[in-house]
Amino acid sequence: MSALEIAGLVHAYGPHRVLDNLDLRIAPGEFVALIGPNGSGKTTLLRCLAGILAPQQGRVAIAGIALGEDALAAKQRLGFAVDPTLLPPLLTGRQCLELFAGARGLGGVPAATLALAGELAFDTWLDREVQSYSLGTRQKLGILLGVIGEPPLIVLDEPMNGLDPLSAFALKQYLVRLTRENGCAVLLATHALEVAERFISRCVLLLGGRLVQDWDTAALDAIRHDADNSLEQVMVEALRRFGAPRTD
Ligand SMILES: Nc1ncnc2c1ncn2[C@@H]1O[C@H](COP(=O)(O)OP(=O)(O)OP(=O)(O)O)[C@@H](O)[C@H]1O
Repeated sequence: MSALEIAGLVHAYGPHRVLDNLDLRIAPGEFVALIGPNGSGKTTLLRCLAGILAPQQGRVAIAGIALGEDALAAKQRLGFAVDPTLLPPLLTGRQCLELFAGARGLGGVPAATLALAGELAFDTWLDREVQSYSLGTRQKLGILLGVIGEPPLIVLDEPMNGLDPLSAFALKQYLVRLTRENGCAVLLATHALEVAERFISRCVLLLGGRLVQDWDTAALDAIRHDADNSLEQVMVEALRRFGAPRTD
């Protein structure tokens, strides 16, 4: 069974069709980077998966459950990092984690989540109110809430943005472990191609409302082993080939 199956997804803001019959299938254990220029629709796609936006057409199934048929059951199988600006200011990090653990039907905050909190140097913030957090600290809590219970599909939008280098590294290591050892699938939108290149098992390029290029593990390995090549170069070439507008 696929961790994620998207077929014919369409989302438009008024007349502006951002996702145009998009298809994607992700298997359990895949660590997929979603890349694309500014405004190509990465966040829109992730919000459609999380049920925050309602697509006009198409089907999304998470671990075999269609979002349009049983939204609650589908969302139970999805982890989505909470927007740092939407966290409740008067709760502590631990209270937020307990709330989410309860909503997921877990007996308490899992040891794995608390261990990740330690690796992200968030443990000292657990018992303080969210309103006292810096933006990066809020982002760490948003990520912890997204991965709690380690559901079959985890979706993250630019999670390394704003994290200090040690925390960003710890998060990447955690996500690699999660995919390789626990069989979770991760879909991560990012502009950090060097991150994508080193850690992921697959990369998809969103352009013109569709995924126009899909690099599998073998293709990424070939790029990694070619001293004269990088995902950045390959992506620039792909953008030229597909006629992306220049932003400079
Ligand atoms: N609420 C909205 N109303 C109207 N247009 C929107 C809205 N949200 C996004 N858009 C437009 O949809 C397109 C896709 O935006 P989106 O944020 O999904 O792209 P993105 O790939 O995540 O971009 P970035 O890399 O800059 O974060 C853009 O043209 C954007 O201006």
